[in-house]
Amino acid sequence: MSENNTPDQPDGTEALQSLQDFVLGARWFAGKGRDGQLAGLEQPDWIVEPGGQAPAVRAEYVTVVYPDDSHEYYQLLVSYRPEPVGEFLIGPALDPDLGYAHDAPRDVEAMRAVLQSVLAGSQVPHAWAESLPDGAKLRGDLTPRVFGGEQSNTNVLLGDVALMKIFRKLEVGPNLDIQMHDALGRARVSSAARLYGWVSGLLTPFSDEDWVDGAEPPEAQRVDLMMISELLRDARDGWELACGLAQSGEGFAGHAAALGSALAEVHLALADTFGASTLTGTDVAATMRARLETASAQAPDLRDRRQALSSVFDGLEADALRAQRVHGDFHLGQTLLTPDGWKIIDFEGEPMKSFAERQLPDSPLRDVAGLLRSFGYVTSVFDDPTGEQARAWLAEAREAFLDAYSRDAGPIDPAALAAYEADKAIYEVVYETRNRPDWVTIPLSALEAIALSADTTSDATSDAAAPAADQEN
Ligand SMILES: Nc1ncnc2c1ncn2[C@@H]1O[C@H](COP(=O)(O)OP(=O)(O)O)[C@@H](O)[C@H]1O
Ligand SMILES: O=P(O)(O)O[C@H]1O[C@H](CO)[C@@H](O[C@H]2O[C@H](CO)[C@@H](O)[C@H](O)[C@H]2O)[C@H](O)[C@H]1O
Repeated sequence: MSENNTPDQPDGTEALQSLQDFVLGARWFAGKGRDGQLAGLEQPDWIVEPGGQAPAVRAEYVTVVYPDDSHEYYQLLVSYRPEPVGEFLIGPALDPDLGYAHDAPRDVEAMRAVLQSVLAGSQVPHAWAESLPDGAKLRGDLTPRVFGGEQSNTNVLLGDVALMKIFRKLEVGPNLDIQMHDALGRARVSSAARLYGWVSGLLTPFSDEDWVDGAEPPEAQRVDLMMISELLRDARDGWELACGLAQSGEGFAGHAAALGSALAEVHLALADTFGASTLTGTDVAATMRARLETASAQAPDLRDRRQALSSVFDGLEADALRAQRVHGDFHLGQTLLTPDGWKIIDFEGEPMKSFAERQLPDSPLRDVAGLLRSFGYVTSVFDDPTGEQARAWLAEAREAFLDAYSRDAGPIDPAALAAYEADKAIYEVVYETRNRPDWVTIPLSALEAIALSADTTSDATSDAAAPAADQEN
């Protein structure tokens, strides 16, 4: 711990140990397997002051450092209660007067008090709610309920009105999910949820040496802590829906076409708001080859295919590519089918990319390829994923999606698309190796097919432009 954060009471070690165990073991902790250690804790002002009826709450920032000297910040939203509540207990508070620290998102009373404080605005020192719309249905008496599904942050449902996303891994600077939702809302894009507002705080950047030397700490920086958006009611997860349809032998072409139009709408609005530029094909190919090299070091299965895959990137070299802000990690799990049509969520980009990389303009083909890869993953649910049925399902979905997208957003260069599909599958091999080793055969078999057809591909919608169907995991 940095010096100023060392607790001055005898039981501080236990409190810090329980904090560390909580962070390193959390579903949202992104540094699994990297030997991270808690190295700093900043406890800013209260969101809900102690001494009231509701538990006191504050957003606390934890710094985790890794053996390679890199570090990450995580947000704990902590509620304090005099007695431990087993279900959401973190451990004893650093300050014994505060009793016990709890994971506030799961503490209904605490979250209601947080909501009221955020709505009141002025009650939140070093944090402020912005753009909460007049007349929004947000009310302080809504019942908060933590969302249990798969997620990298922590989402809390506010009645059946709104969703509060509590960002866990904090980045200095504007949060991309907030920024993109804000832009899409202003552009009146129908395929994204409305943003109601957000809360930001001030974080003092971690610097072990400065703190230990007693020097002035670095200047505090703004970090985005939470965002509140429209709750999309009766929404069905795109991944589950597509897998369910495939399992019962039903096609996905109609949905794929609607997703193509939704993505085109989002891309056009993002280009309008943030502008467009061009990338040199040679530079993009070089970046993809570098990613292939790094990935091959981490996932040995890729090594034998390196040369063939590298040649897929040749397809980029002749031309310049149009670049703009994109979703960055678009797959079926980032889509929800609602009674008002398809909605696209979670605009934070690939979790394994740095914040700086995720902000960079990229080709819209990044997202087009992302969804095509997702269709490929779906074919793993077929009994014979490389067989006729899977091939037909995939070809139909791909064609419908690409037709609808290019009708609204313009033509697609098949060679460039094939390169983006290969790049995405390479990313997936690393992602699956780290997170779900049993699934790694899905992107690996796709890469095998891409490598095999590298020299013959010319039609983006043909079976040859991508794997016929991805192999079952
Ligand atoms: N606006 C929304 N309305 C309803 N459900 C949503 C909304 N946004 C996200 N979800 C649900 O919450 C889950 C997690 O959302 P996501 O934005 O991916 O969060 P995270 O960044 O925590 O992974 C999604 O898979 C979806 O089921
Ligand atoms: O949703 P996240 O931003 O956490 O995205 C990561 O996890 C995804 C898996 O949940 C992963 O997606 C891969 O698996 C999906 C099926 O589960 C599939 O539809 C996607 O095409 C495939 O890439 C995503 O890559 C990763 O960044």
